[in-house]
Amino acid sequence: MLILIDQDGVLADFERAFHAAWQQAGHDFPAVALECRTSLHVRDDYPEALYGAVEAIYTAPGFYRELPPIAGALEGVRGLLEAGHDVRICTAPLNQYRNCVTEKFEWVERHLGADFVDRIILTKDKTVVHGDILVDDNPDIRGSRRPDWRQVLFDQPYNRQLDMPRMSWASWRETLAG
Ligand SMILES: O=c1ccn([C@@H]2O[C@H](COP(=O)(O)O)[C@@H](O)[C@H]2O)c(=O)[nH]1
Ligand SMILES: [Mg+2]
Repeated sequence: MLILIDQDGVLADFERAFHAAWQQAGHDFPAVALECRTSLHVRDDYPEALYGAVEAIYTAPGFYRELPPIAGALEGVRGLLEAGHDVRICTAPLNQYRNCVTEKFEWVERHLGADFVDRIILTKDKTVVHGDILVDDNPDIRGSRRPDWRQVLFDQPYNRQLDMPRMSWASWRETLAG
């Protein structure tokens, strides 16, 4: 199978890094606990007056480069390749792309190796990308086409209210390799 894997929230731990950076910045408004997050976009869980401060964290140089891998993600990706699947990273850049784009590539090179950079598909419209499965934490992927992949939702606190086929890296074999 051709398996498309989202980067942030599936491979790279955007949530944990944002939480740590927000605490480090010493804002009066406390960091929203990871288990209490309700929305894909972190800014939606903070007061509107703090949008700028939220965005300043994830647009800062080094934020994307230094994201920690999600537990089990790197082993899971290698396992999918070993099982004979064609794995591509299918990721959307921020519109404030200046640090994000380069650093997404750096992240892949650092954690999955230089050869894996060939497997990056950077797009704002995942519906135009061909694949059998898309693993993504976003439960509402929009685009210009009817996609030919089926989505498996990557389990995150902010998408738990939805009844959709889902996986975590602890259960990828049962969900994807069968
Ligand atoms: O709160 C957020 C904001 C962004 N991301 C990740 O950034 C890029 C771009 O997202 P857009 O929705 O196209 O602005 C994408 O990789 C998101 O996963 C995020 O994870 N959380
Ligand atoms: Mg994501």
